Amino acid sequence: MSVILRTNHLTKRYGHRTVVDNLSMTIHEGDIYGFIGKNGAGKTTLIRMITGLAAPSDGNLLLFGSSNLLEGRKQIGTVIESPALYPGMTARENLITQCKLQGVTDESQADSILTLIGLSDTGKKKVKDFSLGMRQRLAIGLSLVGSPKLLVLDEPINGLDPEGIKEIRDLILKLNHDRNITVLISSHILGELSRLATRYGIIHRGRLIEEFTETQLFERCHTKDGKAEMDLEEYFLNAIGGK
Ligand SMILES: Nc1ncnc2c1ncn2[C@@H]1O[C@H](COP(=O)(O)OP(=O)(O)OP(=O)(O)O)[C@@H](O)[C@H]1O
Repeated sequence: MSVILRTNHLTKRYGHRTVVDNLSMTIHEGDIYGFIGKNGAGKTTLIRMITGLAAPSDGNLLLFGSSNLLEGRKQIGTVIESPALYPGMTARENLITQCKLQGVTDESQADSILTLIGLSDTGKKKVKDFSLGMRQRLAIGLSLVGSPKLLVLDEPINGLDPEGIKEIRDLILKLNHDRNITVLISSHILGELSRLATRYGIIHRGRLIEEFTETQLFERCHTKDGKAEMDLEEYFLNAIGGK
């Protein structure tokens, strides 16, 4: 299985403060990598370094096995914090604008993405009248322009109601299963994350303290006869020492 992302001793300091500390992580093709940490643990800072929004103070990263990050980042779709949507435009107009911005001349891509994200029936409705869940699906849709191989989602389900969360979950699973898109997702909502992720990384005070697969998580959280003893939330709290 090929390696999509590898960080080597990646470090970010702001002044004297180290907010990402010597962090080495690996994401393989096909993973849905759940990135877990408390507020301020360094998740967004790591994601910003991966996507080129922040420069590392030390260490480096490889994308798709290469140190040519300019090329690699063309194959990454990103949704970080509040997505930048044009509120006065329809979903389709937003997608067409994104195609133009990225130099994608085949506008049929906009229509196929619209169908994929379940917004093809929104017609003339403007984004300002969308629910939060619809906006979030559109934000993911915009990140799909250019057919990325890696999707980086920072807290994509924050503030969504259960229906909105389910729609995002179904979309992520569809993108991963049907389009073979690898996903890095950070979320505080661990119950939800555990329904999606195939691998996990726990970051605490800027350090990656554990990486494990869903199978390992299952084994660690269940007795030999399959009885559940812990969920991801409890596992996470134990891993960071309940702090
Ligand atoms: N530009 C900056 N200048 C100084 N400190 C920063 C900057 N960006 C982030 N930090 C600090 O780095 C630490 C890690 O922040 P980061 O946003 O990466 O955490 P996080 O794990 O994403 O948290 P949250 O879940 O709250 O978003 C925080 O203490 C934050 O205050």
